[in-house]
Amino acid sequence: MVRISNEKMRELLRVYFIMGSNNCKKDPLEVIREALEGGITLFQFREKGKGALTGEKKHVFAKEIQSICKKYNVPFIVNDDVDLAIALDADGVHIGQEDESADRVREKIGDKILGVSVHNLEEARKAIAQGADYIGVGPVFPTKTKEDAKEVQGTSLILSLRQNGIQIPMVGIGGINAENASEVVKAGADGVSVITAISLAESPFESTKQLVMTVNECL
Ligand SMILES: Cc1ncsc1CCOP(=O)(O)O
Ligand SMILES: C=C1C=NC(C)=NC1=N
Ligand SMILES: [Mg+2]
Repeated sequence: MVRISNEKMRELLRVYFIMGSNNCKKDPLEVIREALEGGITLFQFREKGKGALTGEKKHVFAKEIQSICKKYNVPFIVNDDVDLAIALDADGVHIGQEDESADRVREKIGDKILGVSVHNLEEARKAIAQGADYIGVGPVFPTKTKEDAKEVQGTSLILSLRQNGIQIPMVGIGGINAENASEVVKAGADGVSVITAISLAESPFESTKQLVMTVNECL
């Protein structure tokens, strides 16, 4: 296996759905099926916060989602839990600044996809130096989903990272929906990552389709 190319990574980041069992009201597997039908390009299993599954239940749930993603040929990324990602032979891992360092994680996961959350130019440079394949930048807009989210930055950080020569594949995150997604892409992101815009939508299928159309119109 080799490391994913920048071009392929940018394609995967177009509409990046992130979800855990506690982010939705409907049956999580039904929500994920609708999101896949609607055309999400990448999925991240992020089981954390109030009421999140743990241990064997979390492992079994992740495995179920991974097999559904496989049917749609959508790569399956695990947030935070590197051991789970390796145990499931997931397609990659996403880590934040407070998780294990990116270079340690890169050693453990070989050529799998590695995403890193960054909040400034220094963190972006470090993530690149330590072998990240993409960076997650945000929160772009206010969000209720992550209680300890850093301050809202709008699209200014995306703009300034690009202006400072940061070329790595980049996805915006935080309060993104079909109404504001084009702003994020026009600022220089390769795509958008969302939780509630899909997970709590009346129709996750319709909401995903809207996002896909909006993002594709900007590229
Ligand atoms: C995980 C994460 N990191 C920054 S904001 C956020 C939550 C995004 O959730 P939503 O798309 O519901 O605002
Ligand atoms: C915090 C995060 C930032 N960015 C992405 C893509 N995923 C996350 N879990
Ligand atoms: Mg984390």
